[in-house]
This record gives sequence, structure tokens and C-alpha cells, in this order.
Amino acid sequence: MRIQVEHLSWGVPGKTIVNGVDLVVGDGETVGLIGPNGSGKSSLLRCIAGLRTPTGGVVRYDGADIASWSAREKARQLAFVEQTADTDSDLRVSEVVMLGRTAHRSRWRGPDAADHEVVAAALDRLGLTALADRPWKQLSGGERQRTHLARALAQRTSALLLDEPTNHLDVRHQLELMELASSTPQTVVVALHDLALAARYCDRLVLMHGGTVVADGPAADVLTAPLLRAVFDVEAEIGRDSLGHLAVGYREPVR
Ligand SMILES: Nc1ncnc2c1ncn2[C@@H]1O[C@H](COP(=O)(O)OP(=O)(O)OP(=O)(O)O)[C@@H](O)[C@H]1O
Repeated sequence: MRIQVEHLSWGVPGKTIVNGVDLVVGDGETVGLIGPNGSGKSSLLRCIAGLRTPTGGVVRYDGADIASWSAREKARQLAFVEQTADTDSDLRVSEVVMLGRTAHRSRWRGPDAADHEVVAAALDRLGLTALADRPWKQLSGGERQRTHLARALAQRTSALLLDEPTNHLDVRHQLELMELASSTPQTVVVALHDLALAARYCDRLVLMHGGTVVADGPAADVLTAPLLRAVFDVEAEIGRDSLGHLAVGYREPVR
């Protein structure tokens, strides 16, 4: 699934929040969206997910304008895990994940064996099998986040949009989640604050600032000291760790 964002703008009265963004994400590619707080990453993701109506431009999936899709069609084509994803509190973990199957069956039919198989596989993929029967409201923040990812996987879509999917996760689960995002055949757009994690697992990084894309390319081209200074207002040193991964160190802020 190829995602094409053309001259996309979105805002609220008096404020342009996403400003003329062009972005192409190739089939199966994992693209990391980075940028400071308020730079427009979540707003752009919500437009790409079809949850916001752009004030200008268009979002295409394999050439089709997402504006022409019903909610059900969107749920069959793309899965979106938002930063503050929440769920009705009385559900059990497996029932939350089963919500991902809703768009795949008729309104009149309950989950069948195939749906249960997909849910079991998604729970297993996120290491949640032992929590399947636990009430959602008892879960920790990281367990909830993994449950929402399992729900998104259970949608079995060609595109996966993730907004800060690692913010509640411990190191082990961060690595596993990013490994999943980079190895899945799905087309992935993921907003991240951890630049080293983004560099390690994404095929390409897109750096946003003030609602626009200011750099788009391989991590080594985007994570440069001058660009990080201009966009994040930090003095960064970019190097390689002993495993060969890009490492980013920061000097103390000088005011
Ligand atoms: N519905 C809205 N009404 C008014 N302002 C909004 C609305 N949605 C977003 N904004 C503003 O738009 C800007 C971009 O927000 P957005 O959430 O897209 O940024 P972000 O890059 O995802 O930030 P963060 O890293 O903090 O999650 C922010 O200044 C935010 O306050």
C-alpha cells in the first residue's frame, strides 16, 4: 500500500497547523515522523488516517483519495493507534483486540473461529496472551498501549499509523515494538520522540517543524547537528554506538 500525501494542509480558524506537506511512503516502507512538540506530527497522522478533513490537498492510498472512503473502508485499509488511545473500561483485553475485527464482519454476525485466531495471533505477537482475560481497566499504561497495538494488528490492514507507540513501554518492549514496525510487510508511519530509536528502525525519517516538512531522507541525512539545532534548539553530537547504530548525545542547554 503506497501512501501519498499531496500539498496537505489542515488547521483551525486563525491557525494553520499542517502547512503544505508532501510525503510519499512506499509499499512496505517504515517512515518515522519526528519533530518538536507542537510541530504537527499528530495532526498530520490524523489527516493521513482520514480523521481530519484537510483544508487543502489530498491523501491517497494506492491512488485512491481517502476522502472517498466510508469509515468501514478506512478500517479495512488502515489501522491507527493514537497517542491517548482509550477504550470502554468494562471490556477484557481480548475483547478490546476483537474490536479490530469489527470492519471485517457483517453487523449481524458475531466473531467466528477465524476472528478468534487473528485475535490470538495478535495477542501472542504483543506478548499479551497471559493477560487476555484481564479487565482493561486493570492494565498498566504499557500493557494498554500494547493492547491497542494488538487491536491494530488484528485489523489486518495494509497500512499502520502509530502516534508515539513507545511512550509507555519499557526498553525491551520498545525494541520489540519497533522491530515489529520495521519488519511487518505493512506500510508504517510512526511518530517518535526517541531519535535514536527512530534512526535504528525506520527506513526514512521525516522531520517536521511548524507544520511543514523540513527534511526527509535516511536517518544519517536528517539527524545532523545543524538541523537538530535549527529545529529542536539543542546542541547535539551525532555518532555511532559500538553496535554501529546512530547515537545522539546532547550538550547542556545554554541560555
Ligand atoms: N483541534 C485543535 N485546536 C487548536 N489547536 C490545535 C488543535 N489540534 C492541534 N492543535 C495545535 O496544533 C499544534 C500541533 O499539534 P500536534 O498535536 O499535531 O503536534 P505534535 O507534533 O504531535 O506534538 P507532540 O510532540 O507534543 O505530540 C499544537 O500547537 C497544538 O496545540
